[in-house]
Amino acid sequence: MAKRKLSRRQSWRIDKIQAERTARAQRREERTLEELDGSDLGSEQEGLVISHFGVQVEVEASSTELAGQRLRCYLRANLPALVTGDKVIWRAGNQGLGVIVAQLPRQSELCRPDMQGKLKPVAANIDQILIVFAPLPEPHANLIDRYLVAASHAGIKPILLLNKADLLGQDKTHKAKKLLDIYQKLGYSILQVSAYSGSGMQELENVLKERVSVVVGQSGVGKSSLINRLLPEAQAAVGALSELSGKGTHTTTTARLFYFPNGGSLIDSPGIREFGLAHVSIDDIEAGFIEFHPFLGRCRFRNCSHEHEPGCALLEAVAQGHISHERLTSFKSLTANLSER
Ligand SMILES: Nc1nc2c(ncn2[C@@H]2O[C@H](COP(=O)(O)OP(=O)(O)OP(=O)(O)O)[C@@H](O)[C@H]2O)c(=O)[nH]1
Ligand SMILES: [Zn+2]
Repeated sequence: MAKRKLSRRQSWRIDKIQAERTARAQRREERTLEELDGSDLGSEQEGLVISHFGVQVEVEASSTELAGQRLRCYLRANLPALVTGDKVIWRAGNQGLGVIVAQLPRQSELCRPDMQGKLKPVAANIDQILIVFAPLPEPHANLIDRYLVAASHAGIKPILLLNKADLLGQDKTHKAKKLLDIYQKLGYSILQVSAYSGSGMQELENVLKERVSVVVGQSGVGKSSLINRLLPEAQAAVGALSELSGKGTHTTTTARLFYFPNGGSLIDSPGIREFGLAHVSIDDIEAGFIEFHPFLGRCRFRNCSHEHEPGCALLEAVAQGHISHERLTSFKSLTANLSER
């Protein structure tokens, strides 16, 4: 869309109209909430936030009598912003609407920077992060390590998922094999699957059971293909959401929770698939490189660049085979990015 430059007066008017519109919407919400609160509310019960729409959220009842039933709920004013995956206490009101009266503590949260660069939670209570990579496009250890750092920072179990295993026999796939070997030795959970041939999908379904997962990974590794196979309904929904929000703003699209037919659930949104590319600190990076722990802080020079210095503990660890060359390169690149900021 071509952007016309607005005069100061015009943009002031637009701001004013928008502010009035927001205020009206807010008053409407408050009235509905008052009406709901004034009506006979049902008893308190637990629920799960499936998605959110501005100030309302879609909640699924967790109790056995109502299990699976979903309804739109309003939030009491004292509540913090809720995200998909949050567990809440709610009460049913009239007109098929409900009121959320409390947020239950979160086991974990995924955060992303908002438009102002402030970290904000986008999903809660996630059990595992599936980091998808593939022989092609050639995997970057750097990016995988970045996801691992983010997972470690969030305190969520990472699972490395090599998709397109059907390509492993071919040329140009030695990088993937090498990385498989490195991460296997480090003790990470690894699965090899093919969204095409279906190999390994049974094991994957078992890993997804009874857990809440998110899927992340570089573009082109087959995240959509995998999710499509596991969950046709989610793919359609996420696709529709990204189209609606348009290019460039898709990272702000809210997440949604989907159930896998064979058990477990997925929280997904275009923004979540890119999770991990947000800001991390040097401490987060160091914590995420598990095999580096015995060697960190052991270099002779405090400001060691781990390039050529005598007495560099990390270079020695590489020479002795405790740290792989790839991981050191990736560590240096992640920390270098950090100091450039
Ligand atoms: N050989 C092979 N190709 C696959 C497999 N899974 C997906 N692909 C192909 O890889 C390409 C990328 O797949 P997508 O599912 O779009 O990848 P994505 O990770 O969702 O990509 P983005 O939407 O860009 O993030 C497509 O051409 C798929 O057909 C697989 O198991 N084997
Ligand atoms: Zn060093």
